[in-house]
Amino acid sequence: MENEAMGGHVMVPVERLSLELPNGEIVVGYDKDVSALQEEISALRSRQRHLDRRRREALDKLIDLKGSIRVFCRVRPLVQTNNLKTKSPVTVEQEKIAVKSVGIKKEFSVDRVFDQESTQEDVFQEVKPILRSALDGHNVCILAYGQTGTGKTYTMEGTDGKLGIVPRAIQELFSLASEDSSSPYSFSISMLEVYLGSLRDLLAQRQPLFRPMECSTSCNLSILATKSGAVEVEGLTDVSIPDLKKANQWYCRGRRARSTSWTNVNDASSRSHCLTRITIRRHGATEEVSKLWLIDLGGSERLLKTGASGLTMDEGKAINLSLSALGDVIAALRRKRSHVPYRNSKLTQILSDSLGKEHPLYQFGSFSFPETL
Ligand SMILES: Nc1ncnc2c1ncn2[C@@H]1O[C@H](COP(=O)(O)OP(=O)(O)OP(=O)(O)O)[C@@H](O)[C@H]1O
Repeated sequence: MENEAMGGHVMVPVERLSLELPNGEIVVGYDKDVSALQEEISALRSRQRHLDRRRREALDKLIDLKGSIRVFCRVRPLVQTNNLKTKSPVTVEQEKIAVKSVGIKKEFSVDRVFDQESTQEDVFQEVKPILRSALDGHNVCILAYGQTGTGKTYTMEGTDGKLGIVPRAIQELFSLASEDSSSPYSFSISMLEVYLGSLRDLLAQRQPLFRPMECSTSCNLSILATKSGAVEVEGLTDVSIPDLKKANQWYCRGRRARSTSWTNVNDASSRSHCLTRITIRRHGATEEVSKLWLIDLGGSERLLKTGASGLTMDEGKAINLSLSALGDVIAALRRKRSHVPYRNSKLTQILSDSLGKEHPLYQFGSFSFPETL
């Protein structure tokens, strides 16, 4: 039976309710059953709306209680280039991590520590609730930061067969949206790179050349703020993603366009901040738009350690400057300062409508030892 949903009521064309008996007689007599069904459907719809509202309120309360900023730490396992004989100086508890070596001990308290055995799935389970928040209309950020080579890209992008947060989050959004019959959603994707203080569109049809001095269009995009306070990057490609397959195709294309180069500590080091933005449109009586930012920050490195020189050194300096601006913004938000210095870097300007009291932020800090000491 084909139903047409209109404002919470289900319209059933009456002619479809007639039944032709084998003797040719036409019976039209289901009106009563249908109207009972219609009432039931409308009661269920209203119950679903009520539960939806309650769920949103509960999630908002949780954000209020726990704070909108949550910090996680992931410890990267030793990789082949490390001295495998080194005894691990890391002691991990659920919400605490201590790093000890040559008489120095540092302790960090976080919302949760993921030890070296943690899987991509373990990490993703922690992220799931925030995706519901994004679908509910909040602008949300998930970002990974840490020193070069400590596993930021692994955590965000992952590898084939060990998918990271971004591909899993995209998949989860489609799955949550398909389960939610109260309102239809549509998604679009943009990807950009903050490279040497310029913005580069990673999904542009014609990719600008690799180095900034050779950049033409799609490089050095400007950031605009609308009257309502929303932030937009002028001319940034935003492609509609009707299904998961298309979403993954565009995401892979953006990843390929990222700037990477070799450093002493990572042979495919990301030399920029890579921002993936999923715009979520919830189509109802009024259209609600929210943004999910998934960010793989460039390595917070000690320039000498990475063996950087020339352009690679400039890239490192630019990364450090904008990370320090981001750190200042997050510190001001944590301390509930009246002035938040969003304007000090392109990275913080872009995120200024998505970092704040009512916008959940999940930070994944990663490190490997002994670099941390
Ligand atoms: N949890 C992990 N399990 C297994 N391998 C990991 C893990 N984290 C990182 N690695 C591996 O360590 C290497 C460096 O990781 P990755 O490139 O993600 O570091 P990064 O922090 O993004 O570095 P950069 O800032 O230079 O881009 C990669 O080969 C990656 O596959």
